[in-house]
Amino acid sequence: SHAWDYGSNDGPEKWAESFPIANGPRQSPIDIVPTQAQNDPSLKQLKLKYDPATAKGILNNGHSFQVDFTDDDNSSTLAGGPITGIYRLRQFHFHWGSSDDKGSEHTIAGTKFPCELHLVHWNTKYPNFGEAASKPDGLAVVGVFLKIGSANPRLQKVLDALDDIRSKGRQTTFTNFDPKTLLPASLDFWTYEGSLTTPPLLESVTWIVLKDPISVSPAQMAKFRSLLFTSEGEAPSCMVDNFRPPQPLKGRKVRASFK
Ligand SMILES: CN[C@H]1CN(c2cccc(OC)c2)S(=O)(=O)c2sc(S(N)(=O)=O)cc21
Ligand SMILES: [Zn+2]
Repeated sequence: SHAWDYGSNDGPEKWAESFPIANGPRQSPIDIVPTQAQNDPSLKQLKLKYDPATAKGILNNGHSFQVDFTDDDNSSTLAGGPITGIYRLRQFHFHWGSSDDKGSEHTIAGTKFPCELHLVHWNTKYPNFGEAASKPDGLAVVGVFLKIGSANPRLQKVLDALDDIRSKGRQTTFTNFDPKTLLPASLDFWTYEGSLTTPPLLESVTWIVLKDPISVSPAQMAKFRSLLFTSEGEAPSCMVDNFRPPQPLKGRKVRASFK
C-alpha cells in the first residue's frame, strides 16, 4: 500500500511518486494573501448545524487524530457559504508543529500558526462519503487557525481524551461533543477550490478557511505533541509537524466573504 508520512524519506516532497496528483492544478494547502482575495457579496452566510449526539469516537490514525461522527442522517451539516446543497460532518482533526512557530497548513501572507483544525464534510448529493471524496464538489472542509494565547476550555475535552489514544491505531469512544464550540465568534471566511492535504490528495475539496483564530495555550499544544505517529511496540516517534506546506495557486482565485 502507499505508505506515506511527514518525515524526510516519505514526506510531502516524495508524495508525488505514489500520488502524482500531488502536482495537480488544485492542490492544498495554499498561502492566503488577504490583499489579493476578492470580496464576493454573492457568498452566503455559513450555516453549521451540529448535533453533539453524532460524535462517536476519537482515533489516532498515525497521521493525526480525528473525532468521527455518525453521518447516516442530516443531524450534523454544513450549508451556505460557497457551497450549494447540504454537506454532512464526517470528522474533524488537526495539524500542528513541533514548536509554536509552525504547524498550520494554510498560511496567511506567509504567517504560520501553531495548529490548524479541519472539519470535514461530504456532499449529500452523493450516496456516501467514499463516493463524494472523488468528486470535484464532493467535500467541504472548514479550516480554523489556532493561535497561542490563553488556554481554550473548549479544547479541553478533546485534549483529555488523547491519553487514551497515544499510539497509532488506538481509539476510544467520544460522545456528546458539539464541534461548533471550537469555532471563533466570527464566521468570516476565505474560500477556494482545492484538495485533501494528505494522500490520496484528491482534488475534491471546497476549502472554507475562517479568518479569525481560536486560542490555544502552550500547555495545550504540549498535549497535541504528546501523541505518537507510531504503534505500540515500535520505536516511539512524536506526532509533530504533520502539516503539508503551501502549494502553487496555479491561477486559482481566493474569494473573501467579508470586506
Ligand atoms: C488521512 N487524511 C485524509 C483521510 N480522508 C480520506 C478522504 C478521502 C479518501 C480517503 O481514502 C480513500 C481518505 S479524510 O476525508 O478523512 C481527510 S480530510 C483531509 S484534510 N487535511 O485535507 O482536511 C485529509 C483526509
Ligand atoms: Zn487536515
